[in-house]
Amino acid sequence: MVNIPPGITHDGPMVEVASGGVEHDWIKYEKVKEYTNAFVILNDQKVLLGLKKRGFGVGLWNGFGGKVDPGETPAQAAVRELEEEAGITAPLRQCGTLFFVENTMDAAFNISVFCAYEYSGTITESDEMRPEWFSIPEDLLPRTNPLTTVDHGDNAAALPPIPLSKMWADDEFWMPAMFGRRHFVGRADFGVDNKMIKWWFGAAPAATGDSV
Ligand SMILES: COc1nc(N)nc2c1ncn2[C@H]1C[C@H](O)[C@@H](COP(=O)(O)OP(=O)(O)OP(=O)(O)O)O1
Repeated sequence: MVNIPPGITHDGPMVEVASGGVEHDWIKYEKVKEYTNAFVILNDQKVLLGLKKRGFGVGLWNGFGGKVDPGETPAQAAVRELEEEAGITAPLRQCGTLFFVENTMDAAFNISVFCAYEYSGTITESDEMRPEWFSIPEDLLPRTNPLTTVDHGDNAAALPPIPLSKMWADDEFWMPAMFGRRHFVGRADFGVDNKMIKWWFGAAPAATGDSV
């Protein structure tokens, strides 16, 4: 029986991939604000991240995204934010949903996460984000994924690995599902100093033979 936290909805089968902070209750929230976060992943070997240069999450590496504007769908907002922040367009598809509650904020973040496996345009630094490619370490990939062993000639191995120590603490829990192309959902509650105090992440079951 999967004990899915309040704030999360999903369709289809889901297995728990990580949870913690059982001694705390889920934080109550008044409102929910809609956000997006988009990742471009090439050959299942490298991912484009941006260093946040200002505002919420400054100094952390993340996907590209922000608030969903009035009248926009999350998919439209994801395309707009990727273009504004990294200068590129991509055929984004929703690959997960994350729900975050901070004890200092009145509204929870509902983040529609989008992925694309190709892009067009020239990657360009913006006022908000400095884009850079990172290699996806093997321990964040399913071992049986045939693409992970193929050399596509783009030298992903020479790139720095994803800088998890300079990213939001939740990322390490749901990123393996994203890189394994499994739909994921999750919630994390944050206390002081952006520390996670309670969390739960789930993903669609791995294909038979996958290791994560
Ligand atoms: C709390 O944990 C989080 N983890 C991760 N991985 N990502 C998060 C977390 N909290 C927020 N985010 C994402 C969601 C968005 O993609 C950005 C925040 O968006 P921002 O505040 O920059 O929104 P904008 O509309 O771009 O802001 P401006 O009004 O400054 O343009 O972080």
